[in-house]
Amino acid sequence: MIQIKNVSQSFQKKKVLDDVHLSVDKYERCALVGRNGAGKSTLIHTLLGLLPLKQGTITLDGQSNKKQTWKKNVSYLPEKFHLYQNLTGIENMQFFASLQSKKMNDEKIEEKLRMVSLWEDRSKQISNYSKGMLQRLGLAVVLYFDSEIIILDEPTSGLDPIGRNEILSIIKSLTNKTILMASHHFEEIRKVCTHVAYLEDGKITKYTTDEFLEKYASMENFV
Ligand SMILES: Nc1ncnc2c1ncn2[C@@H]1O[C@H](COP(=O)(O)OP(=O)(O)OP(=O)(O)O)[C@@H](O)[C@H]1O
Repeated sequence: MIQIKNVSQSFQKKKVLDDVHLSVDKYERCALVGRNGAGKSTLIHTLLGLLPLKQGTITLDGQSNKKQTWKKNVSYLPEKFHLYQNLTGIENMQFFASLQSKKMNDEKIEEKLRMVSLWEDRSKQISNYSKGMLQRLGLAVVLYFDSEIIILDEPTSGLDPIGRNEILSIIKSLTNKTILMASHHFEEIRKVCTHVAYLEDGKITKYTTDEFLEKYASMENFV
């Protein structure tokens, strides 16, 4: 589903990604793990075409990320994203749905809001939402697009344990999606990820979650 081959990326003279290889197969939920500054966001931005790809190849669902057509197969939730504070939850969903198509799908909006447990709160202005609710609304917007590949950048960042568990349960339920998710938390990797891509010194090593936790069990978190 996601194939990254020989990808390097530098800023000025600093090499952040050094001949990186990673493949994430269909329906895997792969954590992208590494210390602060290891290059997780750089890899995600390169994958999404937000940074120019100077060396290597990236294919998403068989299509080069240089082509425009791959975009419909991929949804991305950045660590920090913008929603409209003066609108309600459902109005935000309707706004983003209208960007995809003029004819929005009201049933799908309801389905996704129910999926993230925000249907009852859909008519509240989101300036009154908690951080966890905002994060779930962001996830609902991403899910509305129905892409096969979902890329999440630290989706539980700044949430309390309850908020984190709510997000993790939703991600875990996405068994028909291929997910790459930057994470700093062993607990969330254990709970939801099938595999781990460990980024260190510009290189990636891929493990199954069990292999990874066994190897790095003595470390608490990558913070
Ligand atoms: N636009 C840029 N210009 C110059 N240097 C950059 C740029 N973006 C990232 N870097 C550098 O590249 C390195 C990797 O940064 P990146 O944000 O990808 O790491 P990260 O693993 O996502 O970190 P974190 O866990 O803190 O989010 C860092 O040393 C960072 O300072």
